Amino acid sequence: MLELKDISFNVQDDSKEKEIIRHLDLNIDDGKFVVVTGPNGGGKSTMAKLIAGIETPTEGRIIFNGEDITGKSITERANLGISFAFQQPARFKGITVLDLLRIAAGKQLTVSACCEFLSEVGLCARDYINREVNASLSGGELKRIEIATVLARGTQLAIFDEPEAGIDLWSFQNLISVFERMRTANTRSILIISHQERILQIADEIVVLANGQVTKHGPREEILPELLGTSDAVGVCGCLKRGGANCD
Ligand SMILES: Nc1ncnc2c1ncn2[C@@H]1O[C@H](COP(=O)(O)OP(=O)(O)OP(=O)(O)O)[C@@H](O)[C@H]1O
Repeated sequence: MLELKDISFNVQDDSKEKEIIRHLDLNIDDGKFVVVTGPNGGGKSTMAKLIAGIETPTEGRIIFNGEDITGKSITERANLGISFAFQQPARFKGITVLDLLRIAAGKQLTVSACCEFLSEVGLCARDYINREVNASLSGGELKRIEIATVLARGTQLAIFDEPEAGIDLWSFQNLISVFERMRTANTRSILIISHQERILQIADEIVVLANGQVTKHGPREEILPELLGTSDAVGVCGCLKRGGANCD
């Protein structure tokens, strides 16, 4: 399905070259639910943006279903079946939620089909369907609407960057159910960037990214116990809760 081959990504920072992704190799197989985690600043969002075509690698190749997509634009990749839900979704003044779902689906979805996608992400459809995707929506509402657009698009590879960010505790359970259903349907590959143990618990595979490199990749059963024994996934709070003396 997706192969990242020897990917590097450098930026100019204060007139110095900064390496964000360093010779990264990663394979995502068909129908897999893969969760990418790791410390803040490790390069997870950058890797997701490289896959979606928002950034272009300095070195390396990206292969999707056997085709080299390294030079392809965001739109070309979207047309090939890659969708991306941002950590901080954009607002679209003048466009209603109904319009946005139809644009995402690429067809004239019925109102009831749109309502189903909104219900799936825990929104009461009749309250939202005609609302504008503008600043009046809260961050959490916007996030759930964006996840609904990815569901409506129905792509082969769906990438979600920290879908839990800004989502309240009540809706979080609902979000887990959405992902569990997507996983069971097994119709697409899903790549989720997350720090949440509850999301890691439903992964087929876990990838740990630190310092721009894959430091661990394997089945959940193998990787999660290793992570829970370190501060990689639970962060400083978890480390302190366990009475760790060297948490930084
Ligand atoms: N265009 C850029 N210019 C300079 N530095 C950048 C740029 N893009 C990313 N970085 C830096 O690269 C590193 C990786 O960023 P990235 O957002 O990919 O990390 P992340 O693993 O997603 O972090 P988090 O878990 O905090 O979301 C960070 O130190 C970030 O500040």
